Amino acid sequence: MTPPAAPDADIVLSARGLRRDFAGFTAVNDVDIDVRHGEIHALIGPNGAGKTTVFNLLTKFLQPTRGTITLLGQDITRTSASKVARMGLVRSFQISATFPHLTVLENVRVALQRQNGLSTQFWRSTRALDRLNGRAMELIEQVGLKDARGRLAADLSYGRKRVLEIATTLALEPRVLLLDEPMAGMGHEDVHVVEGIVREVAKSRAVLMVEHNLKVVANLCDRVTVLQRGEILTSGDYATVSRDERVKTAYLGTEHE
Ligand SMILES: Nc1ncnc2c1ncn2[C@@H]1O[C@H](COP(=O)(O)OP(=O)(O)OP(=O)(O)O)[C@@H](O)[C@H]1O
Repeated sequence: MTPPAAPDADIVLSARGLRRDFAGFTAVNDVDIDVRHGEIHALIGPNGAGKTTVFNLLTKFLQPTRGTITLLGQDITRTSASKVARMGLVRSFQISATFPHLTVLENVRVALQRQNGLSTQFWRSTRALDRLNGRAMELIEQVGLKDARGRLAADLSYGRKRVLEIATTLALEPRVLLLDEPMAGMGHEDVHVVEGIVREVAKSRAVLMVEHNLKVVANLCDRVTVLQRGEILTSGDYATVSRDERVKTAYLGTEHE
């Protein structure tokens, strides 16, 4: 008799039997997904497949009609979105509204202050401020914005604004990072830069991303889950998934040939 599969210690976010109905229409049905520490996991599928709804369910912006969600071993099916964010499940756009009239350094500092609850303090010790500045510079260097630290966010190129958003997201110390089309609207060079950042970031986190650019998915992602009409068509590494005839028909064949 085969022994039961050992629990996968690297799984940090997982959903079982996830379903969401909207007034009689089932947008997501019976979705199982496991997101692992150190992995970049892509959620792909044609328009309307249910990717955004799955993101909204995992981050608790929407309540599932059925199914369960587990984060870091805790059942979060009925937990609020804000608590889930505090537990370390962070979606990029949640704090991606950077302030155009603040500098790069100030933007990252504001995000760090929020994370550390410093915004409500009347006084701050010089040492606390130094620590904040030190961490802000680390994050800015990690995303390659050191040369732009004193520039206003409004004056950055589109690609660098998105990179700044990633830095402010990282300030929240996510354990699981959900990225909604992080490369959308970027030119080749910026895509390359962001790929490098996401790869680096994922070494010590789990990343789940919705991405339409299949070259990016092929280059970057360790695991790919394909959704079609709200259901999982298949899941696996890119090479296996992209050879699957059903995927070619449902997705690759229609949009990317
Ligand atoms: N609040 C809602 N009320 C009713 N229907 C909804 C709602 N949100 C999503 N849907 C429907 O659920 C289905 C899945 O939508 P969803 O936005 O999750 O797909 P998607 O894969 O993210 O699509 P895209 O790639 O176009 O962003 C669509 O048919 C959509 O019209």
